[in-house]
Amino acid sequence: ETEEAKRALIQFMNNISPGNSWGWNLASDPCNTTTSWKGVDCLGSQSVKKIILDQLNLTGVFDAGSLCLARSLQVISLNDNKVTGELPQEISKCSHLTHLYLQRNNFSGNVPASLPKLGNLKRLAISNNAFSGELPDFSRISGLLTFLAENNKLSGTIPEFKFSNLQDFNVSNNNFSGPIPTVDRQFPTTSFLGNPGLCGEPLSNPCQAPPTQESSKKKNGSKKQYFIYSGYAAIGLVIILLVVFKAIKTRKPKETNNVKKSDSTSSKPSSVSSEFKNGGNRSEYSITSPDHPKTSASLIVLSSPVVNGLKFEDLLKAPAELVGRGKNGTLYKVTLNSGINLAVKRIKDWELSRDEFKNRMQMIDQVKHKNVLPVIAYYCSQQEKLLVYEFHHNGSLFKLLHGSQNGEEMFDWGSRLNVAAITANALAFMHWELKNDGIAHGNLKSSNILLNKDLEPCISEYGLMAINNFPSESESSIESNDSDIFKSDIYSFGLILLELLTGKLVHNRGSDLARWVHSVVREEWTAEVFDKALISEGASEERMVNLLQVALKCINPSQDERPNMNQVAEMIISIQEDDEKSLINSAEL
Ligand SMILES: Nc1ncnc2c1ncn2[C@@H]1O[C@H](COP(=O)(O)OP(=O)(O)OP(=O)(O)O)[C@@H](O)[C@H]1O
Repeated sequence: ETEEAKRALIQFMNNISPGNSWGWNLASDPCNTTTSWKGVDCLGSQSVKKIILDQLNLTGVFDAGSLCLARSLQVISLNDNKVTGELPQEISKCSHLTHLYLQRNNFSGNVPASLPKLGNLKRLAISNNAFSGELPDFSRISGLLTFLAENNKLSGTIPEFKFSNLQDFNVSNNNFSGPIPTVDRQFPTTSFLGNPGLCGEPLSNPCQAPPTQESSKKKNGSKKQYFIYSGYAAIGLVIILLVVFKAIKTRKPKETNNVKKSDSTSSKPSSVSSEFKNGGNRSEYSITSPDHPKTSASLIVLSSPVVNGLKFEDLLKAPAELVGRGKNGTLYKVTLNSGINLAVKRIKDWELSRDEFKNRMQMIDQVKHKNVLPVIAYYCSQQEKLLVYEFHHNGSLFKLLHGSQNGEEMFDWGSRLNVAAITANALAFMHWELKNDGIAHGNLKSSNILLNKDLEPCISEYGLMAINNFPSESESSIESNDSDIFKSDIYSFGLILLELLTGKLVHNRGSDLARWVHSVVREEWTAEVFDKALISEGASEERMVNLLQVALKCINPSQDERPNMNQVAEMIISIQEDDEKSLINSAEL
């Protein structure tokens, strides 16, 4: 960081935490990885990106003027402190801010009118404070996903928001009044309760409009109109169905020559295994069920520089090669005309409605990390769910660890540690971003970590497992109810660390490997667990033991005892730093 920004940040800390600077000082740099600036993260860059100072008993005031001199700041979280005073207008100078969490503090005064200038804001949470007065108009922040302001003293009407994008919204227990805005997206009653002056849906007290002659006529006639309109709608629907059906029929003779037994003629998802048929190197697929013309759906292409304007027909025409059949579906390598290879995953038995699936895909698409493979496109009909990714040619972590027994690829300790650190960091980012949406990876394993030629990992298939499809952990897991899907990811990540350290395969959701490692460690033969290749390479036993300890924390049978992904990433990065330091020292000797 620049000296000016450092000074300003220290000033911010002095104001918010009188008497304790939490290691923020001019003598060190907040972006130096060995630094002790509490809660500061530069995400590998030279400027401060994140400041997380939750639960530190901070009692001072929020000096936004100083804070926002750290121009790159994206995330600030001060949840669960005792910060007092107002949130200053200068907050709008933090122009890169995407997340602002101030929940459970003693803030008071107005929510600054300048706040909606933060056009990049995605999550704003100010609940459980004493904010008062009217809220400004937030509709210009089109990307706002979260607005939580419950348990304050806010008043006036609920202002404009871009409601169609909001995922979480709560203004309960304030003094809002007037009608609840009509929103495209429904929020539960609990988002509005506790505001005696509010009225309208979804609350049970309707807004009192002065009854006009017309409206009372309307009331009487509404039942009649309902039947008339539904009659029109039914006739319209029949006409549309007939037209679509005719169109399909005229196309059908050509198709039936090619497709011997199309999946879509059956309504049972289990019988659709030949959807991408590899007959003559040509994939065949039918998107419309003749029985249910309404169920036709289209391929939704998300923003992707890889396949601009990809169409479903392009996928149909392209040669497809079966790559693997997993528990949750089948993966095909599809080669487009342009020569680009795509990975198309057909998901099996995912009991999620089309809308739920679409929502989930959109939420995941909002969050990008360079080490997480984005979904390029998806397709969802009643029978089918397909996901399209870029094809990675360099295989997976699974292949690298267990693929070539004669050790053609040298997967040394430094590379393994690097894979662990990058994967942990990427997963911590995803967990952080998708925590409120409750979307964890759900199926983390070494075959879902793809590698590029520099052995940089890329997590694939994030969030593709529905919650009710989630596999139960090892039998030793002590919680069966109320299982936290994020903590299940931590368990899976722990298994990946064990795989990296031992070079052994994970069977049976890892319970065998976990049991074996525990028994060896108990007998104090810890060195026996490590991959022979690592021992003969001369990797530091101390740091391998440290990484093993992180793995054991992750696979703790009690979910509550497991660290969160951020803590895991921090532990691994500190092991990596020790490793690098010792490399530098040995090079100097
Ligand atoms: N985008 C991709 N590019 C290249 N290979 C991939 C890609 N995605 C997955 N793979 C590889 O394809 C194979 C099959 O993947 P798939 O995800 O279907 O199976 P799985 O991970 O074993 O099972 P599951 O159904 O539980 O996810 C794996 O070896 C995986 O590493």
